[in-house]
Order: sequence, then C-alpha cells, then structure tokens
Amino acid sequence: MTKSVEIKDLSITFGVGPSAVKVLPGVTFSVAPGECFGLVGESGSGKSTVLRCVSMLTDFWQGEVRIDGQSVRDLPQQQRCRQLQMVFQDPYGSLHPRQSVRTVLSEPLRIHGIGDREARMRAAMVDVGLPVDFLDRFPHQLSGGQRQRVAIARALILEPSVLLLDEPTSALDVSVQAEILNLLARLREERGFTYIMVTHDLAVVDHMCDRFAVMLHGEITEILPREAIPGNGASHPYARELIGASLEYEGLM
Ligand SMILES: Nc1ncnc2c1ncn2[C@@H]1O[C@H](COP(=O)(O)OP(=O)(O)OP(=O)(O)O)[C@@H](O)[C@H]1O
Repeated sequence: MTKSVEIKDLSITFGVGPSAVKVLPGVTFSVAPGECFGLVGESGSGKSTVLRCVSMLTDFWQGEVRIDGQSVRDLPQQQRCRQLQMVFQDPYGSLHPRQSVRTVLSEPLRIHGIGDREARMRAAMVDVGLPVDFLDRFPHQLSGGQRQRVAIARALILEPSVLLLDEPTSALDVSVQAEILNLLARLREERGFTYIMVTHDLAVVDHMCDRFAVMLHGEITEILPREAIPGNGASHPYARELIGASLEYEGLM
C-alpha cells in the first residue's frame, strides 16, 4: 500500500558560508494513510522544520517528500493545498485580526473555485464544534480554544488528506487542550486523516499517536510505537531519557 507521507533523506541548511548550519542532516520516515505520527524531541531539534519542509513553507531542502506517492515538489501549489494543510501552535498569530471567520473560511474556497461556499462553511463550523453564527465574529471575539477551532476549520475546508499539526494545543489552557485533542482525534476517526504532529508532550503522543519519532539535533534517534511509552521501551539513550523524564513527571514511575 502506498504510504500517505514518505520522507527520505530530508536535509536542510540555513545560512551560507561559514555561518551555514545543517539543521536536518537527513531525516527518513513514512506515515501510513490514517496514521497519527508524532515528532518529539528537545527544543531546536528540528521538529517544526520537518513540517515546514513537508508543507513547502520552506522549500530549499534536499531529499524526497512524497504525499500519496507524488513528490510535493511536483505538485502545483493549489493541488498541494488540497492534499496537505497545516495547523500552527499559536491561534492568535495564525488568524488575521481584521478578518472575520467567514473571510478566513471563504478565502480558500474562493481561491480554489469551490462553490456552495455558505453550506461548506456552515458544515465546517459544525465539524469543529462552533456555533454557525460565529462566522460573523472576528478573532478578538473568540477564546483561544475557539480560535484554534477556526484554524482547524480552515485546514479542513479544502478536505485535505494530510494535516500537519505543529504543537496545536501548547498555546492553550490545559482544560482547552484536551477539548482540541479530542476534536482532532474525532476528526481523524471520522475522516481518516493522516496526521503528523509535533509536540513537546509525551502525554499528547500517548493520547493521539500510533507511532512517534524522537528527534535530537535534527536526526531521528528512534521511531517507536505509542505502546513503548508506559514501560519505556526505547533503546536509544536519549529516547529512553526523554520518556523516563516524562513518566517521572506524570508520576507513572
Ligand atoms: N529560518 C531559519 N534560519 C535559521 N535557522 C533556523 C531557521 N528556522 C529554524 N532554524 C533553526 O533550526 C533549528 C530547528 O528549529 P525548529 O523550529 O525546527 O526546532 P523545534 O524542534 O521545532 O523546536 P521547538 O520545539 O522549540 O519549536 C533551530 O536551531 C533553529 O534555530
């Protein structure tokens, strides 16, 4: 079966000359259709950079990234947006303060020439658990959790198959985090989305992901199934340390 996302020898260097820094020396992993794959690791280990490369927000990388068998480089931008969407960490920064929710959701439909916009926008609001009359609200009239729901609705509106989730709950209150994670889990179950999710939180991985990669200095140390978390089944010393610290913090050890 074709893997939904295949990443092979993905590498990127920031800067030129003596100040050049190779941030990803060569990352390889595949994500099956409908799978939720986590990326964890210390700050600066390159997790968000992987998502930015896959989405082509950063495009000067080397290697191969395939979505449903097609190289993301060969996909015209419009088609790429139909297959792949990203949800960012900060729902405050990712929504334009002067755009109503209606504008946020109608723009992609307009750009892609998709009709039946009002019905699609209403359905998207229902999908993410927001009242339909919030379409006329502006970001400052929404809570953080509601803004993140709008950001998720925007990602869903073009009906992509893959969602890249860059710490989608870490800017939110703990009580709201669980709501958004449950929403994402439900949407995946209902729609069969493929997720790649960056998180700092192994409890989130445990709740959401089928497998996860532990990154260190731009490299994947180990790819593990979620089931490896409770008994700390990692082999690589850093992955063991990371999981051990998390279990200790959660009071599970
Ligand atoms: N545009 C850029 N120019 C230069 N360096 C960059 C750029 N983007 C990222 N980096 C560097 O790449 C490294 C990886 O950054 P990245 O944001 O991917 O890490 P991360 O694992 O997602 O970190 P965090 O968990 O803190 O968000 C960092 O050292 C960062 O400083």
